[in-house]
Amino acid sequence: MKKVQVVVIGAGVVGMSTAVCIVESLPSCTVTVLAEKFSPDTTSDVAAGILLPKEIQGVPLERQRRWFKGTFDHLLAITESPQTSEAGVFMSSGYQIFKEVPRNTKPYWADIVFGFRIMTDREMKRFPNYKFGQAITTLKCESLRYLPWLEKRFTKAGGQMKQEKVTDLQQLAQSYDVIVNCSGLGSRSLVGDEQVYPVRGQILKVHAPWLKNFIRDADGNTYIYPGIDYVTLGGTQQANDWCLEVDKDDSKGIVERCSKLVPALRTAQVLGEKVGLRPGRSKLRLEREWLQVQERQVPLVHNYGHASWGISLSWGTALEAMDLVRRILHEKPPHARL
Ligand SMILES: Cc1cc2nc3c(=O)[nH]c(=O)nc-3n(C[C@H](O)[C@H](O)[C@H](O)COP(=O)(O)OP(=O)(O)OC[C@H]3O[C@@H](n4cnc5c(N)ncnc54)[C@H](O)[C@@H]3O)c2cc1C
Ligand SMILES: O=C([O-])CC(=O)C(=O)O
Repeated sequence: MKKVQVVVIGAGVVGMSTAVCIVESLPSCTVTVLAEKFSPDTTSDVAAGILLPKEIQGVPLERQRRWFKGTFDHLLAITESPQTSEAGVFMSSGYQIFKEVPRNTKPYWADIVFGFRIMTDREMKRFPNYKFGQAITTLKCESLRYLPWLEKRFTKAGGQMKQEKVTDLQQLAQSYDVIVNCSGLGSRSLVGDEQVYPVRGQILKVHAPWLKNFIRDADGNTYIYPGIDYVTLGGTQQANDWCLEVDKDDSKGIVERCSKLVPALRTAQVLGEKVGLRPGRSKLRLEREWLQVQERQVPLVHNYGHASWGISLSWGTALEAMDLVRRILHEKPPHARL
């Protein structure tokens, strides 16, 4: 039987996760990933990779829980397998600290991570400028290892990858039956979605192998994440800033803020500086529509706009996107090119 030709646009963590879910779960499909950039050149490669999402307003909590739990469980299974080192996924414990007591002290993901608890007064004494804190054991997924690992898993399952910038979906629809859009910030021009905007983030990689626990200021502007080869220090959240150059003042500010939390970081050797543009959107877009291409209705599934939580929600949203494709296949045989 003729296979259904599916194309996934984008090879960041969202595109590669979605492509793997489709190729492994829907044997009637042939899957191609088309992307302008692959690892190590995507935004996903810049991410610290901590699994610590924030509530997205306007999206039902049950759906957000599914996205996060789907990702957590998938990555947790990797840590329990021999693949953990190659995939760059491991457990990470630390603190999220707040300058003011938040309205909701127990986030929706509190029972999905391990050992969530409110920090004790004694622990809080280490952070005199903060009023409240959460102790958390979660996962960290380093894209510089994880994306090549996903690419390998994808091609092993029969998937194909091609480097190409897509500019015209109508033209793409001539060659494919189903289009899955995981182009992140690229969706702004690709599908004309002006709700997607860049949120610039800069980080430093430093040598501090003695540091084992993460610390995150809940405002998202200061974080310290120990990793496999380096410690990530961040960050910045500059909305509508398209600049991919490293800004020396941003780096200075990051070191300043992080060394207020851990003074020894002031003299830590800097191994690198990176900038990424997060695909900001008030709500991430995960839905399908039909593209009218002459006489045909071509199914188009969108999975983009993950903002600061693309790693945290990657597998859960990929599973839902795969399910949308599955349903499309049941409703209409796309190879009939209706
Ligand atoms: C400094 C920083 C730290 C972060 N830390 C974390 C963290 O700790 N935890 C977390 O969960 N998240 C974190 N994030 C957020 C995370 O990086 C993003 O949410 C995630 O990378 C989005 O993934 P994506 O696949 O949608 O986009 P991207 O990684 O940007 O991938 C988009 C893909 O689409 C392709 N593309 C775009 N347009 C086109 C086109 N027209 N044609 C062909 N291909 C196209 C691109 O080339 C690329 O392959 C961080 C982000 C930054 C910047
Ligand atoms: O906020 C964090 O802890 C890391 C992150 O997701 C980002 O910088 O986007």
